[in-house]
Amino acid sequence: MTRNVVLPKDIPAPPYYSYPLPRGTKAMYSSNKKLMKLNHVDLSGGNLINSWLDCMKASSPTQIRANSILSSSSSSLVAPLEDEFHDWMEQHPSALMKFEEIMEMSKGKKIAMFLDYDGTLSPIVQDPDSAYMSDTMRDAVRDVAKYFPTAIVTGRCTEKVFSFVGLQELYYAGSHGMDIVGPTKGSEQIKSKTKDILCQPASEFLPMIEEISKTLEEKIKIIPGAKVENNKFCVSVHYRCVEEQNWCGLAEQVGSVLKDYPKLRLTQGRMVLEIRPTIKWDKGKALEFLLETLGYTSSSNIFPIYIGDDRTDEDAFKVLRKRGQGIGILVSKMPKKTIANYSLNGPIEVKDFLQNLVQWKNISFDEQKS
Ligand SMILES: O=P(O)(O)OC[C@H]1O[C@H](O[C@H]2O[C@H](CO)[C@@H](O)[C@H](O)[C@H]2O)[C@H](O)[C@@H](O)[C@@H]1O
Repeated sequence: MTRNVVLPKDIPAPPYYSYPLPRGTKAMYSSNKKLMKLNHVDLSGGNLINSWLDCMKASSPTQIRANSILSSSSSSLVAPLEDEFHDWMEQHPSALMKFEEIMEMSKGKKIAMFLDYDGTLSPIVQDPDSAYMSDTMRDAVRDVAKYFPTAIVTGRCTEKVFSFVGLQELYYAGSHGMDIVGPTKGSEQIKSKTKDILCQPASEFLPMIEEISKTLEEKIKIIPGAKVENNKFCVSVHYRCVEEQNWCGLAEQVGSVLKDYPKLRLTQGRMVLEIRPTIKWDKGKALEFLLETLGYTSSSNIFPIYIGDDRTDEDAFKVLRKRGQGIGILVSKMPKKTIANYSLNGPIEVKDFLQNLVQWKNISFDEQKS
């Protein structure tokens, strides 16, 4: 199997920093309000804004492209990169290549499917509001859900992701698992588009998130390309369309707002800064909650499959490792630090995997009948 070998520099572990900001970190603006380089004074030995920037830069396409150019300009550099890719693939083999092995492991157990949305079911695009999934992907998810309990676990708010996926029969764990709803039951519920709320551990944060979202929207107006997305129990600040020279200014703006909210913390995703409550809740906790809801709290008879592409999905992979149940599949085109067991190189391979699963279920169902 061939894949593009593009190795990023080491991406630092997700920074779960707490506030206040280090004193001495301040922005300077020219008179025409254009952002200038920030002036950082490291007073604490751990400059927060600079750490964010390191993370933002390490995961930027420019950085990744630079590494790829480097690898193609010298054949002596290509070999180690290929070796590294090969080693990584040995540790996280393709879930498609190892499909039979996975099915063998699941034998006699009930599969439950957990799917991240962005980068897993839909390709990553510039505009978060246009991250649509394909009809073939929707069909594949619908078919999987006919056989196995299926949940979407996402950083998006539940309403938004439901508007993209549009399948009533699924569980949805939006806002990084802080808003879990069950499948829609009955025609009345379908008509009114309401769903059963199963868990909202951060409900008290709703007004705070609403407030910070509005403040951030105002603050980042001066930064071309920056976008705030209110995800109900968390907020995303997107910088995919922001010029790299303005990232520092953006981080500074976010920092200046966040310092007044000690009950909120910042994490990072794919070209996005995410602000969320400090409560101990993440996609891993949501996965545990859903397994419990499905009646599998202490059952050894369950085989959860979790597919995701983001750092936030690592919390769910960790839960599966800890339980010694099921598998985690990382969606990535390049080697990344992960505790997932297997890999898939993008949404198209995810769709293939889901279709294989349905086909396998159909065949084993026919075998049982004959
Ligand atoms: O947990 P996920 O379903 O992976 O959601 C994480 C974030 O995904 C979205 O942002 C990402 O996808 C966008 C569309 O492809 C892309 O433009 C952005 O750069 C990515 O970070 C979503 O917009 C965020 O709110 C989610 O938190």
